[in-house]
Amino acid sequence: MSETVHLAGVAKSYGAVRALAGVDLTVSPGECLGLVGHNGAGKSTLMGALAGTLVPDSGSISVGGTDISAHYNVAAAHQHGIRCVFQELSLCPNLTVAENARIFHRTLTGWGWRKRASQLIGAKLDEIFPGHDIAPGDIVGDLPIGRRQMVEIARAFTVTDAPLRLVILDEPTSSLDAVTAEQLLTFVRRQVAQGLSIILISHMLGEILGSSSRIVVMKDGAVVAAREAGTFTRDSLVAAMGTVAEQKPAQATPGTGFRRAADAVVDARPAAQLDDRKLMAHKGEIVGLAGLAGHGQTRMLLQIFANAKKRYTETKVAAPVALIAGDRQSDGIFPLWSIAENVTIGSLGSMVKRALIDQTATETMAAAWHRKLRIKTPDMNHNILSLSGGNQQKALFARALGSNAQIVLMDDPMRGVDVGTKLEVYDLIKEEARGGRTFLWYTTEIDELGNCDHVYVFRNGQIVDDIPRVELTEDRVLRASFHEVA
Ligand SMILES: Nc1ncnc2c1ncn2[C@@H]1O[C@H](COP(=O)(O)OP(=O)(O)OP(=O)(O)O)[C@@H](O)[C@H]1O
Repeated sequence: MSETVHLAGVAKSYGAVRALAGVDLTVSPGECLGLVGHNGAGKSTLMGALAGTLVPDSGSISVGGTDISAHYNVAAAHQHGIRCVFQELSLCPNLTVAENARIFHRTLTGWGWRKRASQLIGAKLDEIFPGHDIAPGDIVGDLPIGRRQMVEIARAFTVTDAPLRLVILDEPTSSLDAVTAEQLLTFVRRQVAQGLSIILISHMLGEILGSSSRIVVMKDGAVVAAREAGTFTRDSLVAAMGTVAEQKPAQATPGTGFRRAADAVVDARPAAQLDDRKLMAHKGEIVGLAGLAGHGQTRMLLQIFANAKKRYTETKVAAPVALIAGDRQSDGIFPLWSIAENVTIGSLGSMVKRALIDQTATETMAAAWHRKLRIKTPDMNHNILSLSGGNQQKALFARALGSNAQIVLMDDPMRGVDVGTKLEVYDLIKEEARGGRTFLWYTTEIDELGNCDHVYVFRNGQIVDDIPRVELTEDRVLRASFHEVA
């Protein structure tokens, strides 16, 4: 079978950072290529070269055997049927879903374009995510991140004049709940069976092993393994990635036993709650917020955040709070600032010396977190956008954990973080909880709930189940998410 796309000797450096060290990659028709590697391994950079969003220092690209490297850019990629769904979404927030589809297809012009764009994107959303509740007229900026990710994915698969050969999905399920993620992976498998090529980048190794035909492993800007997917196990994949941490069984901090409201540091009732259920968290507890994406978990965290330090509200929040945003693009990072500034901004209050910010203290803090979370950068004074997606997320963790907050709210914070780092962060969270910090942790990854002492399942803005650690099972969480609990 002739190749769909072939990259040869692609190299890219950013100053002293060698992001790609001359990479070769071939994708064939009807192949789902799983691409894995630690944060900063070079996956997104390689995909940028393939999608025409960045110009490599050297190397070539050919499609169907023809070298098309000269003047290669996004428009050329589109014409050759190469599409990419990046980690940082590219939709225009002030436009509707249909208008965003229109921007993607320049030929959708003339009389009735809005109706045609609506039909195009609506039909694709129906095909990939049956039962979704996104309307073509919805303003993208009003949609929660999971829905925006669904729109971006659906748009990449829409076809008008140009062909569709290869779709690159960079962490496509990072903001999707388990059910929606499975809808996407089922669609991917169907498309591949019909001859489309897909490159799937994910830190969820189960997804990679379950959906890829072949797996390519990258490390430090180079391909270190490339084999049929069936020849890998989870362990051999982790070993090939060279990730440092070993998989340990989830172990929570000792539960607090009695969950009395009087001792709670957080005691909050969702605004939409119809019965008298409440979310409670005690000192040193890790409390999970679960359920399908967009069912009120983020709203709950924001309600708690907004009520911190207020004395006379129904929502009790008895200690300083920090929030780790899951939507780092719009709520998390300060894009014009350095990594060090992004990390230390939550702690500046404790670093003031004679009315000035103590430069040495901020540098020391930034350096400590650089080491502790192994943020992949030669210099913490570089701009935050120079970091890979997963490393930006680590910087947000550092900001919250380095602050004096005793209650840490985490809004699906592990988006794009690699397996090795995740396990280290889990340990860090547990260590901090043992030291008396309280964590409220919304996660779309059911496995992560195993780290929690107590889990609240949300549906339609309300708490529908309240599960102590000893009773926690995946089945119970899923049942509650679909309201099959008594
Ligand atoms: N614009 C940039 N300026 C400077 N360095 C950059 C830039 N973009 C990427 N890099 C560096 O290139 C390296 C590869 O980054 P890349 O985003 O390709 O990694 P990745 O494998 O996609 O990681 P992740 O899993 O975290 O998304 C990293 O060390 C990153 O810091």
